[in-house]
Amino acid sequence: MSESAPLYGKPRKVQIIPSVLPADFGKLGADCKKMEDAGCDRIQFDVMDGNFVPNLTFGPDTIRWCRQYTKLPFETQLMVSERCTDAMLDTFTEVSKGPNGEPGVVIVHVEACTHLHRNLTKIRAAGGSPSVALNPHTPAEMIENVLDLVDHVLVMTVNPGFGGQKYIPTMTDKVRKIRKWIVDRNLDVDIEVDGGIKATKETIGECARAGANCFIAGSGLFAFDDMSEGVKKLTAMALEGQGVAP
Ligand SMILES: O=C(CO)[C@@H](O)[C@H](O)COP(=O)(O)O
Repeated sequence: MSESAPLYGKPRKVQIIPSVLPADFGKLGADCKKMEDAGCDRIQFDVMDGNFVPNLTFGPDTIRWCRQYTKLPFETQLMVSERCTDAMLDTFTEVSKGPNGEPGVVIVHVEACTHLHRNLTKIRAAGGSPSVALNPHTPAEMIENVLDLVDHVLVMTVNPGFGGQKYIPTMTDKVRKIRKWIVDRNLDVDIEVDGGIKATKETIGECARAGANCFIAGSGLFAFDDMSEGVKKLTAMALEGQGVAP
């Protein structure tokens, strides 16, 4: 396999973000504290409604209750129908805020937003940090015209709904394409990847080389008995992918 192209533009800060999917939902608060102690950068709450994806997780109150257990920033990924996205955007923006009201990351799916531009503007106006996610089949071009409205783009590297799936390697080129747009337009936007991210060259390494700098890991992080070890390994592989000496 030919070596992939090196990172385009300057490397952005590597961030390791655990997904709560593999956590023990019976003691989610304690697990949030564990993620903080392990040195994670923020926590991703995977909100699923059994409609947009074939799984059902939790609503805004679960996120609200977790706030008292950790000072880490929150990131809420809305894998929910368009109706739920529109009806609950302000609520999820509120519960995703930091301990002192700092903006939390709120991720809407382009596939669930007829009025994507309006929803992203609404998140910012409500004090959130807007982000947009694309499912694997969705072309990058679907979000090209809102890059100036977001702080992050989330490229799903599995089909959303479940943890423990295999990374889809064709997503690496989608990351590379979005990264070129961001650099060429001099935008301050992170690229996140989510799904099948492990401490391997083939997943986090290739994604970092293509331009991702925020890595959502569920099973790939919870597999470590010592989560801080997992954070270190994932970070080291990402820096290697960026071509940055650890
Ligand atoms: O968001 C989803 C699926 O919807 C998952 O990708 C989890 O967020 C991460 O799971 P792993 O693939 O890391 O186990």
